[in-house]
Amino acid sequence: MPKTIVEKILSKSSGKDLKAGDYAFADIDLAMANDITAPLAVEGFQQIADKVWDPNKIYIPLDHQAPADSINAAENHKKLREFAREQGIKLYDVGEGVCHQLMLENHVEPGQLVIGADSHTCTYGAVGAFATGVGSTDMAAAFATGKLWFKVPQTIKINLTGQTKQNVSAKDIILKLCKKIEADGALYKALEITGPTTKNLTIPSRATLTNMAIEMGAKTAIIQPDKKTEEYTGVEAPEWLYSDPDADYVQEIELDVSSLEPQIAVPHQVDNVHDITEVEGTKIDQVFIGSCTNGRLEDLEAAAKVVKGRSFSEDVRVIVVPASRDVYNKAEEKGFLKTLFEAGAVVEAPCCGPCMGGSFGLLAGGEVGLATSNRNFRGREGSPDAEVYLSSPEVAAESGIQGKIAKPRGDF
Ligand SMILES: CC(C)[C@H](C(=O)O)[C@@H](O)C(=O)O
Ligand code: SF4
Repeated sequence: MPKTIVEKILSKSSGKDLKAGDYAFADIDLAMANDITAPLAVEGFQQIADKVWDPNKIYIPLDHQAPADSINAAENHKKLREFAREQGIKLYDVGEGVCHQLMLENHVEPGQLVIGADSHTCTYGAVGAFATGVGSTDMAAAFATGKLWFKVPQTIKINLTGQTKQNVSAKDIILKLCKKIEADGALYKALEITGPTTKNLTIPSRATLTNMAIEMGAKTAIIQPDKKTEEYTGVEAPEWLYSDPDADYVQEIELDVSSLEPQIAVPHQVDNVHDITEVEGTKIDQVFIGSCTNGRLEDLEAAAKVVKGRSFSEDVRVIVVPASRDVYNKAEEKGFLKTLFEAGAVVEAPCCGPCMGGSFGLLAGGEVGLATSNRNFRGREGSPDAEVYLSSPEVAAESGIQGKIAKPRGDF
């Protein structure tokens, strides 16, 4: 029976020959819960078991309210540290990074089945894993048993062709796809992102694509592994792990990215996406460069390149948050952080930052933010009366300099 990569992973993990629409009761390879979702998972777990199924397969990063921004967050962090110690689980303490970046950098391998109590767990499809977000109660059951049920999703195949112009990057591609597919256009489907453009992207750029699958309602997104995946993860991809040429797809989407100009998601929906030409000149009060979408080394490099030798507008606060300690160190070594800092940015230690209105960097009513993150829902980055636009790091950097939404250098 011809299968997609998604059908293959769920078949392998459940020991059954499954097709889209079937139910799987599958063995989990890795499970992740963060400081917002782990407390409830731990509470549920403690009601059904004493020992986790395998402490070496569970990770708890403290990243959303990190360092603790309230007594409640401090209490949660304390409980999670105690739980991790008592169970022998690896906890990434405050300052280590955003949960998804830590999982991608350190743990996820092609062909694995990974769950995370966070909606952007789909990011790990960048290295050819089936990874999906689950709720805290499902996570409690998985902590205890190492198993979880899934309905095998149908797959939408997305074929990316063409070479992007200068200063057009993965974020612009995924924003364009959000516009095309819309917020509910891929409900419970898997996105298999393929084509020559995808092959040419680095793993971090692929992660920018897969990260935003959930913004179209998708169960996950996945990119078939190749040499780059093997280099990044340090493991060889298993031979069985590729979609068969005659596998069934529910829909096929073609996108030629060669004429794409920078894309902007306009308040207050991620799929409300426009060419930058339509919104350039919009005044902004704050820029946030970071998050599990665009807080990686190449994102900071892209921003630093735009900024080099120039200064941010005095009317704009620019907040830069590397997605992990590893990213931070490398960006420091290469001088990217210095460039951004000297231009006037506030550079913070790795965490989710203002992405979800966490620890710092909130917007006041009437203010306008431009962020490289993945959601611009009303009130997410502060006041419900603030507005958030989403863009690539290149656009964020240029806009921070000009004090308004502005095109970086390029032929568009
Ligand atoms: C805290 C968590 C539940 C949430 C998510 O699931 O995505 C957060 O990471 C977000 O980005 O909104
Ligand atoms: S960086 Fe933002 S989107 Fe990513 S996990 Fe943190 S809050 Fe969620």
